[in-house]
Amino acid sequence: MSPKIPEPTGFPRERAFLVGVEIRSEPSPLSMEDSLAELRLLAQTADLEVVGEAYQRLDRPHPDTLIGKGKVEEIKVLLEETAADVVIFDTELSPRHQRELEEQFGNQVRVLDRTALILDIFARHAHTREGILQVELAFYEYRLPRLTRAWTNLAQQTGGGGGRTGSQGGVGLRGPGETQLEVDRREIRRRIAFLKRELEKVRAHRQRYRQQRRKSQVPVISLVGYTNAGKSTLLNRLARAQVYVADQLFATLDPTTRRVELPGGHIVLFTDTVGFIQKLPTQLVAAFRATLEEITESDLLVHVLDVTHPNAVEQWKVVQQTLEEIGAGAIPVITALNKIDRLPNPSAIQALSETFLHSVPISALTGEGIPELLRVIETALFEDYSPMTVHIPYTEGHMISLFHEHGKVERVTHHDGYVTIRGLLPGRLIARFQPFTRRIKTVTQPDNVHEPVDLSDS
Ligand SMILES: Nc1nc2c(ncn2[C@@H]2O[C@H](COP(=O)(O)OP(=O)(O)OP(=O)(O)O)[C@@H](O)[C@H]2O)c(=O)[nH]1
Ligand SMILES: [Mg+2]
Repeated sequence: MSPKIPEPTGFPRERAFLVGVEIRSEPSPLSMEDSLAELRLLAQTADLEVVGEAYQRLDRPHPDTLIGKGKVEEIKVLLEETAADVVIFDTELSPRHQRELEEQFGNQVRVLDRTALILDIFARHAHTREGILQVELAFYEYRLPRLTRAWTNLAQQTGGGGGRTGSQGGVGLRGPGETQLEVDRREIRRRIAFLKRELEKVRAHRQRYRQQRRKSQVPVISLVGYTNAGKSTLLNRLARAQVYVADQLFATLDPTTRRVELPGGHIVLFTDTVGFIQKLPTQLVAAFRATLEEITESDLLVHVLDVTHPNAVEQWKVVQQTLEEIGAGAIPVITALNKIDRLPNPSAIQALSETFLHSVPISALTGEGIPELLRVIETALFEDYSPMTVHIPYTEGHMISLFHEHGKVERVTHHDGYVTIRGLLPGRLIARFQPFTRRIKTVTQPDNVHEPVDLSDS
């Protein structure tokens, strides 16, 4: 019999004070209140205890402190009263704002922003080597411009027990490596370069894997959507997979792919992906490039939407916009209106289906609507044909034969090393031929670099 080990009492949770800021000159997809509610969820996911909140609406940011001087004073008092360890701003703070605010609030409290909080959650949830590398890269890219003062601050706090609760390595400090304090900028730059090289290897490996997958002609469908929409639950439902599902934000960081047989017998691959969120900083998105390429190179996207969320429409917009930003805007999308089991009124489903084009109401949890979703996917990929005109260079012979084999060719013309094909293509090939809808000519430069020249407007 093993001896009974006493339950660890654990550190008291860190106390977080949240600050919502609305800057009228910088419109945001969610209202300040809704965005702050989301920040509260993020804070809870990061295991913080939210002890207070404050808001400010501004015409433009204050150059030193983002919020006005009076508000700084007001919050300083509240921080004392609530004995907060960290204050988290629901917007990205410039390094200057962060420094200045830290100075004003005094050394007892750490000043963080939404990005740092998201990074902290990512650091907790990264498990695979790729995920860990990506989070580490994002962390250092974020930290580098904030090094000077934040660093000395960090050293004092960690040395002195870190905040009022005395827990070591609190929110925003969790990050890769324990020796951060000693590493100077140059070492961080070196580390960033190393991480980029490592991630490049991961990308190259994924690329090779995807190329093999392409040859096998099995369509790839990515499940995309706002964080907590139900993507992993849906993948589990579709593939009887064991993907981690949790009622927390950013539960999934690493893409998982599963093979699924559609009702008509066609085989497809479904990939679960990292969730999106409003105000996701570009450097964070960039660090996840290897993961996001899974999305940009899919043949179809299933946009999973939590229709029971009060901000469902805004979340839908954020996801569509993020898809555009990462270069996935031209991939066909089917919207899965998820969590309909939680709708009190079934007539709402009809209204939702009319609001969102190409959508299917489902419950990933109960399985309702899943057979219909699979049928719609199968039809879109294999039965629906869309007209398309593509310009394929002779060097891409396999694409020319692919069109002839699987499309319905109506007209073929040749010029300048290109074949222009007009015809119909099945849904599963639309994304693959998208790059050829514009005529790109490669020009050989003196140094032998091939520079693509867009000829679509000429
Ligand atoms: N009632 C209900 N709950 C659901 C449904 N689908 C998912 N959920 C719940 O929603 C929460 C989030 O589900 P996940 O599948 O982890 O969501 P996700 O989109 O993968 O989230 P991230 O990985 O964090 O981006 C979990 O608590 C699920 O049980 C559904 O159809 N109905
Ligand atoms: Mg997930």
